[in-house]
Amino acid sequence: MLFTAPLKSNSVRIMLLGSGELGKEVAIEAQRLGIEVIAVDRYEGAPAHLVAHRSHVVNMQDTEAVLELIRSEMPDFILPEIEAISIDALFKAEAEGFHVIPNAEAVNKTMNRKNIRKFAAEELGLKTGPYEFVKTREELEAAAGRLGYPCVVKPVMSSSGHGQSVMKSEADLDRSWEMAKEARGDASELIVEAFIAFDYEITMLTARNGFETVFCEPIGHIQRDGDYVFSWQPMQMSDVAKERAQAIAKAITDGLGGRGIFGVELFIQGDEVYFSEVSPRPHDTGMVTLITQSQSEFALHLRAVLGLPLGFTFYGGGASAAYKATAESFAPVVDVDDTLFDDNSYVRVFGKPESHPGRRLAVALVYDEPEAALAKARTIIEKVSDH
Ligand SMILES: Nc1ncnc2c1ncn2[C@@H]1O[C@H](COP(=O)(O)OP(=O)(O)OP(=O)(O)O)[C@@H](O)[C@H]1O
Ligand SMILES: NCC(=O)N[C@@H]1O[C@H](COP(=O)([O-])[O-])[C@@H](O)[C@H]1O
Ligand SMILES: [Mg+2]
Repeated sequence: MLFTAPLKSNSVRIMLLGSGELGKEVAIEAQRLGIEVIAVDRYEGAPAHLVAHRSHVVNMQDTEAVLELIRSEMPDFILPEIEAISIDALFKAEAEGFHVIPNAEAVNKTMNRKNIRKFAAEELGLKTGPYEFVKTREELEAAAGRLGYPCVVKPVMSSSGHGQSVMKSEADLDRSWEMAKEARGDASELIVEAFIAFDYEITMLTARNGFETVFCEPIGHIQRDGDYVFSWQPMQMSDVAKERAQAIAKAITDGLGGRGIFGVELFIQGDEVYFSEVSPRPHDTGMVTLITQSQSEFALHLRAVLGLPLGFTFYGGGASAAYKATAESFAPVVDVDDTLFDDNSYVRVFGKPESHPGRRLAVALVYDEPEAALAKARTIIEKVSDH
């Protein structure tokens, strides 16, 4: 379905598989277009559940349960929002004629580090750092010996840094092995990557709707323990590095195909650009676009899904800072000091029904030149609290 004719909003139904903070913003954009939203996640009261027409709780790894839900709701578009979804359910749904965004094979490739790394580096010939895959503690030690220290260890399926660690020397082997094995996701195999001492890293948000591809201004970000804490836009890059970054983003998104927005993660060293990984959906570092663009990454995702034009205005610099829980709670309260409300900044609280230390609960957004915006976003986050 490609909308070359007027969009009949009320007759479109989307199903979000995963209903976190990113899905919540997609749901709100869909609501604005009059689209029916079905939000699905593994727990009740997930952020997108709060703003959907209907919500469901299901074990997302249970093929039959996910398929049954798809068949009963009959969505026009299925939008995976997390990585840990039964891929068999998506393949089967696609075979039955359902439209998976961007497509089931792209989801399959990107949910698994082995698939996407092999596709990017070995099939498309994109530049990445050296890497190996291991299944045992002995193979890990041997691979690290060949790649050299420091190196980075990650389960083949994980996100937000879960199970990820940097090994500085052989002394870290046991700790990294245990950390990877204990993570949620699929740790039956691990990727070991040479540590890239990048100057900075970016997300190149890339949207494709079937007849055009657009890039957002590069988003610089800082990660702690493999999880995003700050992002800003635009990241200043040399013309050469920016062109290379866009070329890689175009190649990987064309390679994956389908419609939607993608978060292409890249490491930059001088003018060299290394492909790291890609999300076939909005990216957490891209929350900054809520304040910097006329069409945020969430609005662009939806437009791309619907086959609508992808034009947007970049208003100018901005930054985001993630607020992470400090407490364990079954009804977390996020306190946002009233002095934090001003002309060019705000805090968005996701409404997660449970917190544990380190879980992302809110984001601060600031519109200003990137450096000033980042400094302010940091200050805001320091003044937010939870209990
Ligand atoms: N080979 C590497 N060299 C240097 N830093 C790395 C390397 N791999 C990962 N990192 C750092 O760890 C961060 C998280 O890594 P990665 O994106 O692979 O994990 P993730 O769990 O998939 O994260 P997310 O789901 O949030 O995107 C990167 O953004 C980067 O800061
Ligand atoms: N890096 C991926 C990412 O940011 N994903 C976002 O976090 C949610 C899970 O949060 P939770 O772990 O707090 O449930 C996901 O549903 C998605 O919105
Ligand atoms: Mg990442």
